Amino acid sequence: MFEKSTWIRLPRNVVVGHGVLDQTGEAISELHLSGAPLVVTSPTPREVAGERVKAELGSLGETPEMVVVEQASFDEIERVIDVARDLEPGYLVGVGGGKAIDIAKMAAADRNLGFISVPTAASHDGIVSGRGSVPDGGTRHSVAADPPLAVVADTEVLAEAPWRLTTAGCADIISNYTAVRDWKLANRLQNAQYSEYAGALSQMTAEMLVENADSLKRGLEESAWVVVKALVSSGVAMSIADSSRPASGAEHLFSHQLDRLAPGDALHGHQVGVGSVLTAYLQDGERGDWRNVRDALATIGAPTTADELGIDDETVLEALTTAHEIRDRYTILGDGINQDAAHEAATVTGVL
Ligand SMILES: NC(=O)C1=CN([C@@H]2O[C@H](COP(=O)(O)OP(=O)(O)OC[C@H]3O[C@@H](n4cnc5c(N)ncnc54)[C@H](O)[C@@H]3O)[C@@H](O)[C@H]2O)C=CC1
Ligand SMILES: O=C(CO)COP(=O)(O)O
Ligand SMILES: [Zn+2]
Repeated sequence: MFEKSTWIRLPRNVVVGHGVLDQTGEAISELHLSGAPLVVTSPTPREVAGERVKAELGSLGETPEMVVVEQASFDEIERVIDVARDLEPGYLVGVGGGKAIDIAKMAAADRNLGFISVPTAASHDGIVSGRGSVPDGGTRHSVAADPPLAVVADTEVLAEAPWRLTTAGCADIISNYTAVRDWKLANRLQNAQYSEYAGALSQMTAEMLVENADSLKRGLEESAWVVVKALVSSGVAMSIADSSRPASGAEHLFSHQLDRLAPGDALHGHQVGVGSVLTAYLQDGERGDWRNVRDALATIGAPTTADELGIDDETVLEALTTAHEIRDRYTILGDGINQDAAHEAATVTGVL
């Protein structure tokens, strides 16, 4: 008898476009939520969109509250949980980059409240995902949470954000190439569960972005549109898989390790982009397609070297040789690569 079952959790409303911040209230009213909103944001996103969202939410008839977070940490999540416990809001609205959104997402999951995602930067694919990522001691990777009930991505706001945030989002998508290959490898070698649909969607999303790489330009709202649609698609792939596997392989392990060794030095997307160049080389060798990954990143202006990341050579090599320890996820790194192999990969690809 066939006994498999699966739950695919997706947002109900994904609203993308020029000026859609003003439709936040409308997007939420369709969800039939009750109670007042609690806006969770960080300092710059608060100025860029947070206050505007708060004012807009006032139109729903309840008085919105706001909490401003400074950094992604469990202490900050606890603080937001405490605020939510005191104020008893009906739902949480995360306004900002990946960190503010992840904190709101995880606090909402803890309080069993609905969560709305309002990204102010097209910098990562957590804007739609059902996963939250916050450093926890020696580990650093996403854990299960609930996906947003609605996503409101205003392309006018996203296009005005610093261009490097958008190139980080592009790199997070391009890294899906190597993530899917690692996932297939884990399926063949370790019998890890693989979803054809999630794998195909994730890979196609990366391919479409690379095909459009030439047309992605700083200040062009159309570019923000292309990138955010790709980020949504990648988040949906993670929801279908109920795992970050479609979007996170060895290149993400490398980035998570850099977060531990050199916190705050570079953006998540930029780190995974460089990690993807290294991973593509390890997966396919010198004659493989690591150059295509590197060239796609270079075309959009994302870093392809340690120098461009602002991270020193030793740290890059340490991250690469210890990345396999970060979580129990089989990738091309296997049980780890040694210093010489890491040095060879990093020099052949020009990362060092
Ligand atoms: N939950 C998930 O599935 C995923 C989570 N992530 C997490 O997301 C985080 C990375 O997100 P990022 O957005 O790269 O970093 P971030 O949230 O630290 O934002 C980077 C900077 O951009 C600023 N910023 C945001 N919007 C702006 C705007 N419109 N104008 C000017 N400045 C603006 C922020 O204030 C911050 O200083 C990492 O913690 C990563 O682990 C990344 C991918 C997936
Ligand atoms: O960043 C992610 C996907 O782009 C999430 O992946 P992790 O589960 O490795 O944190
Ligand atoms: Zn990522």
